[in-house]
Amino acid sequence: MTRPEPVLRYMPGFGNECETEALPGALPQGQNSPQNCPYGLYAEQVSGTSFTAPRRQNKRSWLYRIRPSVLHARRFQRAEAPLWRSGGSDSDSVASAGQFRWGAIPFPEQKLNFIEGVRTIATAGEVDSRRGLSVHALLVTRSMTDQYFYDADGELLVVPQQGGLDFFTEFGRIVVEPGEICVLPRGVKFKALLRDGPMRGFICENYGAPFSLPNLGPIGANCLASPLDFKTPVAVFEDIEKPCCMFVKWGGDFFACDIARSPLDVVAWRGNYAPYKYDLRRFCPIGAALFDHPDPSIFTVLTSPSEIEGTANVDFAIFSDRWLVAEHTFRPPWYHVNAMSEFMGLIYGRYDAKPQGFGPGGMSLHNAMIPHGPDAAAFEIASRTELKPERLSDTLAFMFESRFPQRLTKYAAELDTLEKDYSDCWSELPKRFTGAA
Ligand SMILES: O=C(O)Cc1cc(O)ccc1O
Ligand SMILES: [Fe+2]
Repeated sequence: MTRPEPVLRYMPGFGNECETEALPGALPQGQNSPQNCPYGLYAEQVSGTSFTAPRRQNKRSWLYRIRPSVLHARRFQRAEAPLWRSGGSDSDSVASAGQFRWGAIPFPEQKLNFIEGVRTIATAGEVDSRRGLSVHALLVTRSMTDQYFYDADGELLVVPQQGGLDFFTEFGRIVVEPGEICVLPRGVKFKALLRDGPMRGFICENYGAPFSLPNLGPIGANCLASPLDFKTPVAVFEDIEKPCCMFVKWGGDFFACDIARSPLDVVAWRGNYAPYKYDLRRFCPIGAALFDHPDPSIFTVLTSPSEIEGTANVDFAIFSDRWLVAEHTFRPPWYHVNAMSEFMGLIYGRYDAKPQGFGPGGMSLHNAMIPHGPDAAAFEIASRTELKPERLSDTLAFMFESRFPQRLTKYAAELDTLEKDYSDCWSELPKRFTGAA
């Protein structure tokens, strides 16, 4: 089933103050909250940060809508999303110390919409204290129809691996395909529609500070992700009066309420709190120009900082096409023990530390202070290969790296695609010591 292509327009730039109207003159001029808004719209502010957050972090938008949100979310009943777990409230967490790897999760027979399709793999930190994240696999096999959702606990960084999604949000429409990502801020209402066929992907549900662009330090003013490559949708609205259902995730629990209309009724908006997308192939990597393998922080696309300088609540990094040119160097990642936890997923191609066992749709978790590195086969090849310039092509892996340990869910621990003998990928590393005993 191929959906007609929506008219998609985006505004360029990261974190900009934007303004957009689906009907001419819908934005009030010169003030946010006039006595009467154009077209009889209601004015509503959505705050992504506290009112008094410092100006450089302060996020809020003004929405001009057919009805205020209070009619779209009230009289809540408890609802279920049994495989969607949250940090601090997942009582099922299982032993998480170790190296873990899973193959791609096959599409199930059941029809799953976006909410039903979230399967939490790991949780970290704690949802109510706004620290940490959870990592979800996502399998969507049907569109949301007359169903809407918002996540009051965290922003959603969506990473498609197979198939795309069309997010119809309060702020407009965002289509994402494999190779792209989108971020749906905390509290933004949306429905997720399938594009052509089922969609598989990953989500980082970030409970901490909203994602921002990393500082570039001595790299200078350019490279990595360029702010202008981030795209925010223009206003599009539904004016649909019929029974619908609103789902809300709040404090790790799920709630639902019946509503008499679509909540995607924002005719115009302005501000700096809005969803956005980014094509990961626009990322401009920096790398070793002479020797040695730099830390993977050079590949950070977005960072959610914590209160400790340089110690992210979560960093989103990618391993994409690039040249390897380092001389007299072991070029894949080194063996390492990281204070931070590392969840990885493969979108397409091969990953140089695990060229065989880590396939597209696969995921791995190397937890905080748990040693890992190239598998025995990768070590063997990289130790004797001729060091001519080599292009890593048609490859895209990503990492959610957090200061918090990531705790496996029971679902992840019992997944059929969990590789029980993953840590044997290092068993064949030989003793190479040449010193005398
Ligand atoms: O473990 C991994 O594969 C991710 C990773 C890549 C890299 O180039 C350096 C360190 C690191 O953790
Ligand atoms: Fe690592």
